[in-house]
Parts: sequence; C-alpha cells; structure tokens
Amino acid sequence: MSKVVKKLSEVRFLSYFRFFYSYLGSAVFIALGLSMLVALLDGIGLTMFLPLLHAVDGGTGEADGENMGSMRIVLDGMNELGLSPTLVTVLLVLLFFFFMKGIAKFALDYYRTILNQRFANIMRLGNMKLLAGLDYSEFSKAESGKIQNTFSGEIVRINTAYRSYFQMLQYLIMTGVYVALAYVANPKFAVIVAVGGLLSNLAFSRIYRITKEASRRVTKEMNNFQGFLIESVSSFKFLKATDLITRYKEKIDQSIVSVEKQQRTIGVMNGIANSIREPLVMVVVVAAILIQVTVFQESLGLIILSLLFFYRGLTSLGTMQNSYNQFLGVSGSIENMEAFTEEMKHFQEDPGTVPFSGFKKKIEVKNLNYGYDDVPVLKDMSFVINKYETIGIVGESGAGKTTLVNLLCGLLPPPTATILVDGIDLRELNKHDFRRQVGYVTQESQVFTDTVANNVSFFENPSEETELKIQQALKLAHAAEFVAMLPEGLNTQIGINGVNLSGGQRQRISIARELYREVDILILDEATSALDSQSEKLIQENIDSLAGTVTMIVIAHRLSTISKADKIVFLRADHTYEIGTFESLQKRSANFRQMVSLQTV
Ligand SMILES: Nc1ncnc2c1ncn2[C@@H]1O[C@H](COP(=O)(O)OP(=O)(O)OP(=O)(O)O)[C@@H](O)[C@H]1O
Repeated sequence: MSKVVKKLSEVRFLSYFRFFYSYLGSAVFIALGLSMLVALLDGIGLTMFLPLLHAVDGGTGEADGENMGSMRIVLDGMNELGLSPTLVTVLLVLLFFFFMKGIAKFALDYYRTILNQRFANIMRLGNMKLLAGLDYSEFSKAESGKIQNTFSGEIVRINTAYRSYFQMLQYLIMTGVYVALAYVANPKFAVIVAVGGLLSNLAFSRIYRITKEASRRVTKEMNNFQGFLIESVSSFKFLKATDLITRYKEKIDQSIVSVEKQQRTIGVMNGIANSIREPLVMVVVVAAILIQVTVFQESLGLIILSLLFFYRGLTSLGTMQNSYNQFLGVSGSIENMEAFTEEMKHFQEDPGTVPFSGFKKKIEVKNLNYGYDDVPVLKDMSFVINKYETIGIVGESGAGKTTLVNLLCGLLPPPTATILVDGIDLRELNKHDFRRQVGYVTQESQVFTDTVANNVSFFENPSEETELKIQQALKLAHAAEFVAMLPEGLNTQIGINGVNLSGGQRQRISIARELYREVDILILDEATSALDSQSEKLIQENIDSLAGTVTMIVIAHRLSTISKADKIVFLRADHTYEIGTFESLQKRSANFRQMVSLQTV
C-alpha cells in the first residue's frame, strides 16, 4: 500500500496525501471508503426519482423502466428482489437509501472528527520526540520562533488543512460517482457537462496560485512573530527599562500587519471562489441542456435524471474547488512542517548503546581537539578528572570554557574518541543513562513557572519523603531560609521565569534542584555569579562541603570559587592551556598570576 502511495505522491496535489498518510496510515482509506459509500447511497437514492416520476406520470401507479436508459438496472434489481416497483415501494426504497446515506454520513463525520484529533496529537507527540532527541549543536542554530510556531500555530493550521483536504477528496469522489451515474443515465449529456465542468475548473487555477503563495507568507511571518514574542517576554525587563520595547513593538506590529494582509488575500480568494461557483455551475448546466435539446434534439424527459445527478455532481465539484482553495490557504504550513520534521530527523542525536550505571573511576580527556566550523577552540587537550575531584575551569571570555563543559557532559560530541568515561568512549554511552547522573547549573539560572517545590523536585509526586529531600537540598543550597519567608513556603509560585525571585534566589533554587537529584557529576557554570558575597560565601562553603561526595566541574570567573579545587584547567584565548592546582599555577603561569592579581582572592 505504501509503495502505491509513494508512486502517486509524485503528483504535487497527491503528495499532500502522502503527508497525511505518513501520520494516519490506512485510516485515511477508511475515511475515503466511507465518502464513496455516502455518494453511492445518495446516487442510488436519487435514481429512485425517475421510476417515481414515471409511476406518477403513467397514472398506473407502477414504474415500468421505460425511458430510464441504463438506469433501469435499478428497477431490474428491485424486481429480482421480489419488490414490484409500485409508487409505495419506490418511495420506501428511496427513503431506505437516504436513511442509509444518513447513517453512512454520520459514520464518516464521526470517523473524520476522531481522525482529526488523532492527527493533531500524532503530530504533536512526534514533534516532541524529535525535539527531545535533537542534537544540541543543531538546536543551538535553530530559530526559537520557528520551533514555537511549528509546534503550536502550524499544527492548528495543518489540522484545518487536513479537514479541507479530505473534504475536497470526499467531494472529488462524490463528483466522480455522480458523473459516473449521470453517464450511465445519459452518456451524451454527461460528456457535454463533464467537458464544461473541466473548463470551468480552469477559472480557478489563478485563484489557487495566489492563495498558496499567501499561505506560505503567513507561515513565514508567523514564525517571525512567535520569535519576536518569545524574545520580548524573556527580555521584557531590559526592553521596558530602556524603552527599546517601543522599537521592538514596531517590529512585532509589522509582522502582525503582514499576516493580516496575507490573510485578507486568502479571504478575498476564498470569497471569489465561493461566489463564482454557483453561476459557473448554472452556465455549464444551461449550456448542456441547450446543446442536448437544440443540437441532439433529445426530449427533456430523457435528461432529467442525468441532470439531477449532474446538478449534484457540479455542486460537489464546486464544494470540492472551495475546499481545495481553503486547503491551499493553509497548505504553506504543510510544506513548513515537512521541511521542519525532515530537518529534525536529520539532526537527531545518536543515543549511544553502552549502558551507564553510575560514574565509577575517572573521565579521561585525551588529545581533544574541538572547533566550530573549522575555527579551533580547544587544541590537543589532555587531562583526567578522578571521581570526587573538583575541577575548576577558568580563562578569558571566549576561551572555550562552556565548550569544554558541553563536551564533558556529552552535549557536543567530539569528532573522535577523545573523552573516555570509566574507559568507555563518551559517544558510545547511552546518553539518557549518562545525563541522568549529570547535574548542570547553567549561567542563566533555569527555573520553571511553578512552585518552589516543583522547581526543586522537578515535578516529582509530593510526599513526606519528597518534601524532606527538598528541604535538605534547599538547605545545602542556602535557600531554605528565604523559601521559609515566602508567603506559601515551598508552595509559592515563582512567576514567569522566576520573576518573583531575585537573581541570587533563582540561582540558589537551580543549585538546590541539582543537589536534590543526587547526581554523580555536578557542573556549575558561573553558578555563584549572581549572588551577593555573603550568599556566595555560604554556598561556597556548602559546595566545599560536598567535595568528596560528588565530582564537580566548576566554571568560574571569580577565582575564589575554585581556589580549593583539586585541579584547575586554565584556558587561554590562543587555545593553549595549563593545568595545576591554584598554588602551582600561580607559581608557574604568568598569565594566571596576572588574572589572580586582577582579582582579590
Ligand atoms: N554554537 C557555536 N557556533 C560557533 N561558534 C561558537 C559556538 N559556541 C561558541 N562558539 C565560539 O567558541 C568560542 C568559545 O566559546 P565558549 O562559549 O566556549 O567560551 P567561554 O570561555 O565559555 O566564554 P564566556 O566566558 O564568555 O562564557 C567563542 O569564540 C565562541 O564565539
């Protein structure tokens, strides 16, 4: 089945089908099958009108099938079933088919609603999986607005696209069924109307093109808009305090206006498509009747049934055209989503296969070289971190401290086997296992819009035991005191990005979270930079007290933070480095001495 779908999808219009099929599988065929059933039942019901007319017209109360052309097969069928085509039977059969159609239509609508929801969820779940598995270095190049928009607004738009697309397919099938029935009823008339219908379709091609282009632009502008929005929320304080928010708002306003403009174009196109549909249908029908009557001299009676089918067929065609135009109005989102998921799939991280059950002995860095886009940052670096040691990483801004730490925690994979954890190439280790043992307090404290307790336990189920652990972690991070003073203690909401807390308090909460996790390796990136000297001193003491129970890698600008470290990796801007204790580096490195002399240690 999927091979057939692939082959068909080489046609652009059908390539969208492959997109939906890739998420919903053969369920889409069930929906299409139901559409066909609805059209067939409706068509058969309609054929009953002719024997009905005939029965009434003949005054016999019984239809004999004369003038029904090939459709007399329906009457033959009734006869075979032992149903004599009296007025009452024909009426009952007509009712029967329309009831059956009602049931099939209900099943179709219900199934489509379920599929619609399933479709949105499959997309959301799939995208979340791809995002979680994304390689960190690729993530750092991504646009946050695009991710945000693709995950929220675009999914809504694609859901609309899905509805319109399948509505279009449903009406396409219906049109096909009606045209086929019309052809069986009156072939000549059918051919004239079909040609007319196809010609009328040409009028729509320009509308389709304009709508599609506008849809693409909406997606692009929405990506920009979301990006601006995220940045204006995260940088609100700065933008507000400097009134740069006024200028930033102008950028956001422009993208809002541009989206509106494109959506207006889509609206106008949909309006035109809607309003010219009916007149066009009528032009085709009137022309076909005139040709039938004047050129082929057929009686009107002969074309009534065919006309009935055609009127329905052409109405279906019109609805199909409108659905298609509505679909095109949001189809830009499908292209965006396809490109986005392809990109994310391409940049998935290798999860690693070797299980990791805990850090046992040492991390060895052996001749590590690393750079970005061929620009070297770390050159031929070698050192060892033994279990429970504290390693300080210092150096000028841009010397590569964060890069080194990202390599050590497996966020950036080194090109060759140059980082070994307990003798195993870090790239081979199961990343989930390994990272569960890594705590990371980043430069910008990571806090989440929830309570203090949830920020520390990271949403672990509340229990007495959990609370006790939270309190211990807060104490170690020197945060217990200020948390106790908060209006609702542990259950206080900390606000968006922790706005209700001071910078130092946010940092202490972040430290408490990593201590709560009881990891083997704790990375602190400038972790005490936002603290006042009293708090820093206290945390420093707590960190020192952790020495010997956890392996710590500490990036520090303030040398006091790492004066007691077992080893210090001192990085220079020219990619050279030195390793030693604070004292030994002070003795042998002029650069290090200079750095120390600039600070009061
Ligand atoms: N994703 C990236 N792509 C390209 N270059 C990068 C990337 N990340 C960092 N760099 C570059 O690598 C060098 C080292 O950066 P890194 O962030 O590791 O330095 P750092 O010592 O931690 O600096 P700071 O103390 O200012 O935080 C810098 O020149 C930086 O511009």
